[in-house]
Amino acid sequence: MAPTKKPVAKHQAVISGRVLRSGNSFSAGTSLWKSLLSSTLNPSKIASLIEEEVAPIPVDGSPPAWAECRPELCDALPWFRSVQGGVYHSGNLCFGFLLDADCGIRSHIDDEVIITRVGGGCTKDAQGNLTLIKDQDCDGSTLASLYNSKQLNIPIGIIIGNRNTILGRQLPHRYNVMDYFLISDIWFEKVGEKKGAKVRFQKLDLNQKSWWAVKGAPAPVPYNMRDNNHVQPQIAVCFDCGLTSTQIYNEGWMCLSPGCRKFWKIDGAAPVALTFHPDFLNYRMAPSEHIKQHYSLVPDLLSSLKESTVRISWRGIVCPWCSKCISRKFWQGWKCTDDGIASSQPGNPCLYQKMIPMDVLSLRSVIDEFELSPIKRALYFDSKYIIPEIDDITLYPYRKLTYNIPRVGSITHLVSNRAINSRVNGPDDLFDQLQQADLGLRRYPLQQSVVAGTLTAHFAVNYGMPYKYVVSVGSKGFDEAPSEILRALGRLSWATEKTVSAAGYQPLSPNELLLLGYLEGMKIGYHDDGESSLGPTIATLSLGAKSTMLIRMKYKYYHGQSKAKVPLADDPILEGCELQKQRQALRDQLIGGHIAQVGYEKRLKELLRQCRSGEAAPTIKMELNHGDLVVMHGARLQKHFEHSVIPDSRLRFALTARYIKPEGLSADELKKGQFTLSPDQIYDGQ
Ligand SMILES: O=C(O)CCC(=O)C(=O)O
Ligand SMILES: [Fe+2]
Repeated sequence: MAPTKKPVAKHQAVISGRVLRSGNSFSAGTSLWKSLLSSTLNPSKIASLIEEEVAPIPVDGSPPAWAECRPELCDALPWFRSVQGGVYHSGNLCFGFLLDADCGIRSHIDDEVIITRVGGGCTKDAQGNLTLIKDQDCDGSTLASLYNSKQLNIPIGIIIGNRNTILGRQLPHRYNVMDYFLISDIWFEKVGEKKGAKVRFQKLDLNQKSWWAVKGAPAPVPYNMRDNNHVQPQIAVCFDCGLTSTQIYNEGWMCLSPGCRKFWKIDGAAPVALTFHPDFLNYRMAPSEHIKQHYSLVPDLLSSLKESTVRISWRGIVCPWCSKCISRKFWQGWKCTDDGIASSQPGNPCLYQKMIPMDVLSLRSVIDEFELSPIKRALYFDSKYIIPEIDDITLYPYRKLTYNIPRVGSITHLVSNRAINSRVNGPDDLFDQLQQADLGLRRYPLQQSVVAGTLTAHFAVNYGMPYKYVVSVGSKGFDEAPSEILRALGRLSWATEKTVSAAGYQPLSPNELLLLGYLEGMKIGYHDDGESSLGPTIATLSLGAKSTMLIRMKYKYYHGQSKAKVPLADDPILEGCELQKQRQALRDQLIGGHIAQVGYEKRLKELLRQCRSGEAAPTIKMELNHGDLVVMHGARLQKHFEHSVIPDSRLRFALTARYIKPEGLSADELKKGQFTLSPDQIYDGQ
């Protein structure tokens, strides 16, 4: 619903006067407030004065949902899945918007109206402020989604972060869901030398007090009883481009069409300082019963959820007791306050938890090509990848596939089959038993992630000696491990011993076991298992859904330089790396004394400039089926290569055993790694 057009004379004079907070104004009784209220300052200036002079003002209520980190927020709110950007759109419609530290210059927030920049095209300057580096484009997908949501009157959920200083109020949490808003205006401004988009939102429900209103503020006057309902901003047509623009600023009307020659000029000159026109701040689109909320601000995801392994079952929920967004960190469900991690509500932890019964899934329901895959795998290899050596004899009834990477290491894939899997206490039974045991599986925050608080996309639990992989996982002693874990350890010790000794090395028996649990849509991204305290052998048993394991050279070894283009000091020039021949020829010249170090470095830099960017393509692709074992051997395999595993259906377990060097570990930690296998836990290779 656009405001009714009220043409004004071109370049109409400024309507000056007192700027009142729109809607329900402040009612805090402080003298500062009284003096601010009687001032003629623009609300943004008031907010910045507040920021400088006093602590933010307490708010009246509490948000319907909140979070302490972006991943938890986006995990629980289907209408704001944007972990990094400020706008969430899908299918060309905008559904959610986040206001945080930087709303841009000339922004405004009060109880009913928000004026902010639209993200995109920005970079951070030396002071950490976002600066526009390119013109924003009307056709960009973000902006297009805002135009569409405006046109179709789609209410948009808005979230405010506590780094936002424009509102000047004490926000209770890091991220706070505000309410539904409608987009009333979208226009362009000149920001520095660039053109950037701005948007004005109006709260959908004008009759309810906003929770972020100043504490004790009176309820808003119902819309149809307001005496300023007639207020409309002025609208005028540009003589040059023929398009209409609203008068947004006190200082005068301007054409706001970015393509027009007269864009952003008042009386032919670019404006110097601008303040919002009170009519632009105070006008309200009339509420309409035809405008529908298409989604819930606080969705009740649990009420209709029955299955515990499907993708939606490991999304976040909003705590029904305290409104916090909580991700599913536990195999069995959600806990509002995480036992292991400091509470976000110190002194007042919320005890809400929701555990869902885990149905025991049959193997058949997670394996499509039941029993067929291992046979297929043994007959066909894709020539795009390294072809393994095939050996059907040595470890019969397993088929042994060996991938050798010269000067690096080897990977042995032991292909299981129906006879192995169906033996008593074999993989079929293990798959069943692991689903019923209380193993302590949970998701942990990734140590190195772009967005703090991002959790792994799989559940993990560590037994035996402590091991840090992509996350830091507390370890349980083998004396606490259920029998099926020890039985798996028996298989993995067998696989380690058989493959490593056959390759002519002395095997080190594993003293640690990491169990990973994957629900539908989960995976482990590229990583290495190359912690310095680790032995060179890593053995994994796969149970349940089929998965694809990929191995690729790490970026810096493939390209001979880091992503910041710093050449490797000690480049191993591995088989298959980019420009391998040229890199080797140059190295040979250095070793042969034909060029000096300085010349070598200079020519190497020139050579590496030819490198393309992007990650190396994987060179080994393995299809891991239920019951298969994989043994990676060689410290350099972890140093120079990385691996990822993506299951293709719901429910898979991976049990990985390693040898952790005892140096530097406490007596307690060493004790956790001690175990004796009972005869039924020792594996005989059948
Ligand atoms: O899921 C798998 O098979 C591999 C797991 C893995 O790479 C690891 O535990 O480090
Ligand atoms: Fe791994």
